[in-house]
Amino acid sequence: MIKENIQIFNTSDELSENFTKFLQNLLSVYPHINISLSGGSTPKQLFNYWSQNNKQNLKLDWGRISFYWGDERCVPSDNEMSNYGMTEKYLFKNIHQIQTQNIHRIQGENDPTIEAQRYAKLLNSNLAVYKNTPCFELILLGMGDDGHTASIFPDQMNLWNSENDCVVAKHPETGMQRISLSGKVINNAQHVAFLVTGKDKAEKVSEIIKNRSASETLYPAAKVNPSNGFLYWFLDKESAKLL
Ligand SMILES: O=C1O[C@H](COP(=O)(O)O)[C@@H](O)[C@H](O)[C@H]1O
Repeated sequence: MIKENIQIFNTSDELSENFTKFLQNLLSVYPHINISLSGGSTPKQLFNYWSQNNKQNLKLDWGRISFYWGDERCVPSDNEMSNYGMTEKYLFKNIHQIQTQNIHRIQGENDPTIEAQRYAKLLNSNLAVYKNTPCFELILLGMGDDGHTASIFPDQMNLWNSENDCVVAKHPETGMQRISLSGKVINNAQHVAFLVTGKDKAEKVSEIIKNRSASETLYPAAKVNPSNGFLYWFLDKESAKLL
């Protein structure tokens, strides 16, 4: 049985504001939070919101948050496709309280297979390990229009079930290589939050939430079901319009 919570907001700013409250609550419970970030459009809006509001009333204790990534494109960090690069531009450059030693990027410029192994090793040494698998306090996920999440795409469902903590995936159209957390790490987290905005996501959001068991064979995003944790959906009204 999935422990799932669905919240729908009028605007992306409202979504960001409520996700921030959620993170503040987690920070009142955990002494330190290891958060895995995603790339994509919705986190960009969240990072902008944080950057604009940091001086006022964000109340996020940045020193108690360590940043990791759920996936990365195999490009150098200054390439515009880099998930780390996007975060640096929209978040880290603007918030000086975030310390470099708390940022643990996937090195997209390195050999993908070797980098996937290195990152898995890093996660196992920095995070709590539960059931032989690194355990994030919080994983933030996006969902593509095709139902992919992190960098596990519908045509590579086998990667979701990998025994490895990190896998090398390939974008189905461009063939670009990516490094991603596997399903066992995602579903081992204590809290997993999907942040989804925009009308293009509405169909998959509705299919997955309304008919999870049928969707599980089709979409990696439908396989997100933290075995000992909680799943949260932060949706805007466009992405939730078919619910
Ligand atoms: O390629 C990616 O896409 C997904 C979804 O991004 P969005 O722009 O459609 O919100 C994202 O979660 C993933 O991290 C990213 O690499």
